[in-house]
Amino acid sequence: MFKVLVMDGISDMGIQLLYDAADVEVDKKNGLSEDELVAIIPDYDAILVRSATKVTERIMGAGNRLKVVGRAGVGVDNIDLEAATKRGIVVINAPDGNTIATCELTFAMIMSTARMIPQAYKKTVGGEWDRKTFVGVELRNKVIGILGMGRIGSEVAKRAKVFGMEVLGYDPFLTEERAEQMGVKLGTVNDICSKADFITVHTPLTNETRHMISRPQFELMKKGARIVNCARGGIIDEMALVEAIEAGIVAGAAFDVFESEPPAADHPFLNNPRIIVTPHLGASTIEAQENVAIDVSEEVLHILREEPFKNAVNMPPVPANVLNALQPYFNLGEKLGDFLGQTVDTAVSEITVNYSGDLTDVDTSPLTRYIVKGVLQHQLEGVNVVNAMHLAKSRNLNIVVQKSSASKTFTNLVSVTLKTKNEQFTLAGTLLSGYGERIVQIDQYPVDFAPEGNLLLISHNDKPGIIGKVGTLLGSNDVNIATMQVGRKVIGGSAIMVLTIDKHTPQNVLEQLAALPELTNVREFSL
Ligand SMILES: NC(=O)C1=CN([C@@H]2O[C@H](COP(=O)(O)OP(=O)(O)OC[C@H]3O[C@@H](n4cnc5c(N)ncnc54)[C@H](O)[C@@H]3O)[C@@H](O)[C@H]2O)C=CC1
Ligand SMILES: O=C(O)C(=O)COP(=O)(O)O
Repeated sequence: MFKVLVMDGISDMGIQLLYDAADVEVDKKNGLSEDELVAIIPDYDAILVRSATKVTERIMGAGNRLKVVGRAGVGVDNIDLEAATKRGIVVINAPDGNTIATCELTFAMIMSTARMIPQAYKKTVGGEWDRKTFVGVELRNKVIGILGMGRIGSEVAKRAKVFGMEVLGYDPFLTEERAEQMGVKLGTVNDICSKADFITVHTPLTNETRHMISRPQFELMKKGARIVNCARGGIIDEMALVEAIEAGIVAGAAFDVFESEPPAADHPFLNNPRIIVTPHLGASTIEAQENVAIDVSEEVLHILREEPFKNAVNMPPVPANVLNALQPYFNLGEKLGDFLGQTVDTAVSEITVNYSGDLTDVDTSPLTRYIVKGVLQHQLEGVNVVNAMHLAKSRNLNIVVQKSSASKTFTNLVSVTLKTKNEQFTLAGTLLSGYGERIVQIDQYPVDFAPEGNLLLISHNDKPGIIGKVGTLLGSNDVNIATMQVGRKVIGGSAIMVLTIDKHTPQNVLEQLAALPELTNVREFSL
């Protein structure tokens, strides 16, 4: 039974999938401190959070069953991604579910700064009928600058166009072509700050975006500019904004997010009549909360059940077409790595993977992760596809990936060579339509067997009678052979035998086999 801890008031409707799952037990909790989480996390396989709970290195360190942290939302700045990756914990988010909600809040904020709706409301309910103070501005024919043209920024741009605004955008990853399609003019941050009447930010908070708008940018702004932040506190320098308002540069600002949340009671935004504030409500609509919780629950179930999942934040994204093409090979890749990992007793220095045939046309890096995971799991604790590459790198293990255009015999072929200081071993496998996964080469020997169960790999000299001797010895020890394959390069030369055995071969039988003079090596593998 998987145990999932659901924090931060994530929508019950959205996580219904988890409640309905027979293999999942859900606990909902709120407002736990780090210490309280550290105390209970060892019981859980997954934790789901919004932005309030900080999933720290300490919490993950204590979560020895923890496989996945699910963020029911976009920003993962409350999750220690590096710590998660090191421990092989998958971090997933729900990048699409709250785009419209946040975009709509942004627009509400833009309009509120233009028309001072919250300030007017406050006075009116306070008994004042003030029609002079609240003379606003129109959006039509104004310039809006959007910093960060991702999901939310692009939706804001669409709506701004409908309001008759000229849209300037800045995003290092936005191409001119795409900007043109959206009717957005590209500019630098400073360009935009000097031209825009409204500026709204929609980037994550990173080292590059922290205080992206600070004193120098406020100095460039037109008198009367209005600023909106519904992304992350810290993208706009809060103190510099207060100064720009005092200097008469900025006419109004609307902030949904703060450098520190919740802001201190004496935060200068909280009693400034030109600044509108909301308590991080961007994603707080019924629809968005349901969407993000559904998305994250689906992915958490996939991860817990060891099924393929779409995108993890701490793994490179895999486009759907690539995932579809590679998914059938994941098990083969892991089995090849698993087999190879059992062949060596010393540290692996290099893994060379060669993809040929159909596999040359796709980005095979997700498949390489499975191979590396398979190898490393015999050398290290807690290896999975999330941390496999990280662990390989941290151990100076060289991963070489090659592609050759066509395999002579197979439509697809994955060949993996493992090198240690003194030896190397090669395996190749393929996916045969109608037969599934097959190992088709061991070192230089052609073979053909399914990578599963208990295997005996025997090296010997190609002489008559050896197969009989091996069969008799195993049979007399009650070890039943399910399949047998012999591979050799030349008659009378060195050869190998691969036997699939119904159950684990006892150690004394392995020793008897090794004592047969014709056999040069006997090893047991379990896949
Ligand atoms: N207030 C709230 O409740 C919510 C806030 N957010 C925040 O909004 C932000 C944007 O969300 P999405 O649009 O969904 O993300 P997204 O990933 O689709 O877009 C972010 C964009 O920022 C751009 N970017 C990254 N570094 C940049 C830089 N240095 N300069 C300019 N652009 C840069 C990226 O290229 C990307 O296009 C995130 O930080 C997210 O956490 C999201 C949802 C709700
Ligand atoms: O999705 C995001 O990045 C958000 O900021 C939303 O935060 P929340 O889930 O409402 O705490």
